[in-house]
Amino acid sequence: MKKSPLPLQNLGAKDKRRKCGRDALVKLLRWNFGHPDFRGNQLEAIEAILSGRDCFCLMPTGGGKSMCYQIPALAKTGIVLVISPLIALMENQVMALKEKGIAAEFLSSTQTSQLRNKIHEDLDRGQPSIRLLYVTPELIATSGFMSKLKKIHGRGLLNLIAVDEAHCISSWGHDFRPSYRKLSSLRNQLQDVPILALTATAVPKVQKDVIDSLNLQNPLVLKSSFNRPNIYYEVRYKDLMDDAYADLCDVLKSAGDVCAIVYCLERTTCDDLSTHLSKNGISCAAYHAGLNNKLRSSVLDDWICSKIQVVVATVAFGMGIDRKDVRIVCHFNIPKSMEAFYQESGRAGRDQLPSRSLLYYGVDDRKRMEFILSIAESKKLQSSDSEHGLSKKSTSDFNLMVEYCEGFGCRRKKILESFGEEVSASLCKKSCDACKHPNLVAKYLEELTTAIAVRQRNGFSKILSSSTDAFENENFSEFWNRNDEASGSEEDISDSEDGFEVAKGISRSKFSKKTGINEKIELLQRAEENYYRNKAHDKQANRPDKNAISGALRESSKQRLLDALKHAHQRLGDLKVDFEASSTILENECFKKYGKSGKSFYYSQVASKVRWLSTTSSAAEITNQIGTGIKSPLENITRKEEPSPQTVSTILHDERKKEVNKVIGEQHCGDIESKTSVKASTPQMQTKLPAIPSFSQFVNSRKSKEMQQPKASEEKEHHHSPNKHTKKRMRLQ
Ligand SMILES: Nc1ncnc2c1ncn2[C@@H]1O[C@H](COP(=O)(O)OP(=O)(O)OP(=O)(O)O)[C@@H](O)[C@H]1O
Ligand SMILES: [Mg+2]
Repeated sequence: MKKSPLPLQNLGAKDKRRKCGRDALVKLLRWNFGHPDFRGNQLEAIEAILSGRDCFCLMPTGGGKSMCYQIPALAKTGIVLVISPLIALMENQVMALKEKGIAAEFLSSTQTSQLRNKIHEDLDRGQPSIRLLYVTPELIATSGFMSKLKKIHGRGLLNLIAVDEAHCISSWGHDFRPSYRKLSSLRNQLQDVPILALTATAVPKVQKDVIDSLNLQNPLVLKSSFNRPNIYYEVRYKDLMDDAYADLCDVLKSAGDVCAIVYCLERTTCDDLSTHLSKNGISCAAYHAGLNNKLRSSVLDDWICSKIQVVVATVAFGMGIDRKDVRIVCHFNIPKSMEAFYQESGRAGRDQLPSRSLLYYGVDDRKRMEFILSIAESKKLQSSDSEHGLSKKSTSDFNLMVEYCEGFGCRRKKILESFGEEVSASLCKKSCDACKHPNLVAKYLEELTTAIAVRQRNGFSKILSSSTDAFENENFSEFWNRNDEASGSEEDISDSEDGFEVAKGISRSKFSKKTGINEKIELLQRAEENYYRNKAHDKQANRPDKNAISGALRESSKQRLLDALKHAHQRLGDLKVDFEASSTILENECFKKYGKSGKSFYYSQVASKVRWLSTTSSAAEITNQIGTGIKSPLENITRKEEPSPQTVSTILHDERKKEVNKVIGEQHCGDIESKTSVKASTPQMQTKLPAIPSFSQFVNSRKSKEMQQPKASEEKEHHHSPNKHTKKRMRLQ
């Protein structure tokens, strides 16, 4: 056990109001925790608490909230009381503090009565040795423990009450714990003890609820950005792939021996997927509440000690997971809300090193979740929870998640904006798939739209019936239990399902695997490169069946064009065309030109027409185009030869970029492209744009440019270099 060479602050009772300055606090941090300085709002929170003020502290997952109460515990004689929702979390933190030589204890029914008595004896002493006492909300609600707290307070020894994971008090939160509601009485019972509420839940409604429920008095409200810059966000579309299991397997394999969590909705999926991955040489195991404690415990131990690298789990693998070097968090099924997604994906990269969130989105999954939520809503409506608004929120929460997957635009922005954070356009720095590969993602979304249309026509009865079965089989018990916790014994908390063994294993963790991290990150990045390279190969392979344009696809394209025409009519007012006939004409045009080239080019052309209809500001332009041979404005550009199957927007993109900058593969190609597509629909732009090269000219010109690049610069280029992007884009074309 490491002993701190710097004694803990031991101010006498008279000195208690003496200010502990910044330097002294930094020293405490360095000596006891080895961190060079405070992070984010930590110092402000600590100073507020030490001055006796209530504080509400909102920091992202892994932001360092614990320090906000751990340092005050070292800065003043007396006790800091920490309320935590899970025995697992308490046990984990106490163990870590003890290892640092800091006197911390927790009280729970899992301890022997002998140990509990010893702790109580210490608390009764004139000068208790305990600095941090962790307890459950249930224990706080017992009259016996409250009177003990009052006594400690009466002796001037209760310095702070820290409510960790404070969002659990709010029924608007994703982890509502009825027992947390009992904390509302703290303010009245222990009036002048500062209360610190800590959470990583960014939903404004939850924040307000926490402050109100805990009755915080003029609290200092500290909010950090929820951006996790070290996490790369990506969505892959199950409906567009042959085999999502195989795809995930490839991702994990090519990432190397990295630590990962794969979240699934159902226990059976965990088992199946885990078996599949294991068969393919990935060291992994399933973890869910359907397994017995012993098995779960051993899975966790193995994961913590890196005996296995991947855990395929339900949400039972939740709060209390404190492994810092998780490089990939994959959601194999869409989560129920953005909040849940943020928390779960946030378990990646707690060491601040580059990590990845990968979500596999499927229309079936979406329908299944919608079905589950509708059942949950009707359940809640019948119960008293409806008064907390639970019934109304789940669907709208889920819609945000659907928009994250199905909508255009930066994923990071979507996450942060869903929490009410204002996001600047430059924030993402191409660290999500939509910003890094805008064309490809746009193409996938086009394809997805079609897939959804086809699914809608075919109905979803299979999905719904399988969901009902699973529901009846309690396949989702973790999912339901998050909100339906029934309190157990007075001082226990019902986390035995998902947390206890988890943190027990973690607290025994020896994962100081610092070596090889760079290699692992490199592997991750290479894996991503490979993914896009493989996509390009798939494309080259041009399998006829996959690339064929079916009647259903043509129908759905017509429908899209029809909708776009109707919207244009609504927007512009006087669109004098026959919508049905016009959509048929427009679709025919796309098919005639690009039908033989394959689905992708056809899609792109339909998409480009839809974009044009949605952005043009002139009804006359549409009427003219439809009336005069149906050439979209993009095609009116003067050219010397027939357009290649290459998408027009991509060619324009390239030409436009040439004008802006002679370097291919600029950082902001996404921005340029979107501006180009919109501007290109105006007559002024049409005349200014240069002739469009053929596809082969286009590729060859790029190749020759690439050849001209000096070797040294090639060597210099590493991850995320613009030239690398260019190469990737070329492969895709
Ligand atoms: N000032 C600091 N400098 C460097 N590392 C820090 C600092 N403060 C905390 N950390 C480290 O950050 C990691 C996360 O801290 P902590 O567990 O307190 O985060 P948290 O905000 O409580 O996250 P969660 O929401 O997951 O509970 C820990 O490893 C901790 O040691
Ligand atoms: Mg924490």
